[in-house]
This record gives sequence, C-alpha cells and structure tokens, in this order.
Amino acid sequence: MNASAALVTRGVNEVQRLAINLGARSSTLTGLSGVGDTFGTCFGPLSRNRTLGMRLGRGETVEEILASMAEVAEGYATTFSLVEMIEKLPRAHRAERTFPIIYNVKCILDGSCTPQEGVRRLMDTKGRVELWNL
Ligand SMILES: NC(=O)C1=CN([C@@H]2O[C@H](COP(=O)(O)OP(=O)(O)OC[C@H]3O[C@@H](n4cnc5c(N)ncnc54)[C@H](O)[C@@H]3O)[C@@H](O)[C@H]2O)C=CC1
Ligand SMILES: O=C(CO)COP(=O)(O)O
Repeated sequence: MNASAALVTRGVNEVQRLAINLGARSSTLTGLSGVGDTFGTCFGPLSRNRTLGMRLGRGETVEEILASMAEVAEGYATTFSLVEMIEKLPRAHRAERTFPIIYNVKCILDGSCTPQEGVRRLMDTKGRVELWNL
C-alpha cells in the first residue's frame, strides 16, 4: 500500500508540474479534477485504466488487452500525448528525469520495457526533496 500511495502521489505531482508549465493553476490539480479523478481511476475496481494496468502487471501484452477490451482505457493514448507535450517544453532534455513515472509508463506501454523493469527503474530513482519544483 505504501508503494501504491507513493506512486499515485508522485504521479499527481508530475501531472501537476506539466499542467503548471502549460499555464494551469496548481489548485486545479489538487481539487476534484486532479487528485479526485486520480483516486477514481487508480483505485476504482471498475476503472478502465486500472484494469489495463492490472492486466499488464499479470503478464498480458498491451495488444492483447486493448483488443479484448470493449471499453476505451483513455490513459493508453493519453500517455503518448503527455510525452509529446512534455517534449515541447523548455528544458525537454531533462524530461525523463523530471517526469519519471510518465516516461516509465510510456516505456511499458510501447513495449520497450516490462512492467517489472519500469517499476524497478522508478524504485532506483535517487531521492530528492519532495516538492522541489512546484
Ligand atoms: N467516468 C469517469 O470517471 C471519467 C471519465 N473520463 C474520460 O471521459 C470519457 C468518457 O467517460 P465515460 O462517460 O465514463 O465513458 P463511457 O464508457 O460511459 O462512454 C464512452 C462512450 O464513448 C463511446 N465510444 C468509445 N469508443 C468510441 C469510438 N472509437 N468512436 C465513437 N464513440 C466511441 C462509447 O460507445 C460510449 O458511449 C473517457 O475518455 C474517459 O476516459 C475522464 C475522467 C473521469
Ligand atoms: O479516464 C478516467 C480518468 O481520467 C476515468 O476512467 P476509468 O476510471 O474508467 O479509468
């Protein structure tokens, strides 16, 4: 549970950081449209995005999962859109260090790493001050 809490909290932080860079108010991301939405999708047993992630973690491929889902897991396409947006930001050369969760999710979804490798890389990330760039 602690690892999940850390991942979700740091995930919100990355989305917040991107949104602020694009002109959003930070309070928008700490309200229902940010933290609230993230809780629903990460912890709701019926969540489409959570279902995609759980099935990936159990060893199915992205292709198998997407082909067998009747619904759309929005997070799949959104991950690639987020990376495109990040790479247009100033200091994009530091992007993988600044947005490690988004980049690791992309790596898992595009098949360049396994879920286990993605999680291992996140766990090996050097610690730093939590709110260093907000
Ligand atoms: N329900 C929620 O808590 C949240 C939903 N969203 C996003 O909002 C959107 C709608 O969510 P819901 O209303 O819950 O979903 P829903 O499953 O109730 O409705 C989605 C609708 O899109 C249609 N659809 C799916 N693929 C399509 C395609 N290729 N072309 C045309 N129509 C297509 C489906 O037939 C369905 O009527 C989704 O992108 C979802 O990820 C975002 C945040 C929260
Ligand atoms: O898209 C959503 C969160 O942004 C909500 O959809 P799910 O909760 O079904 O994953």
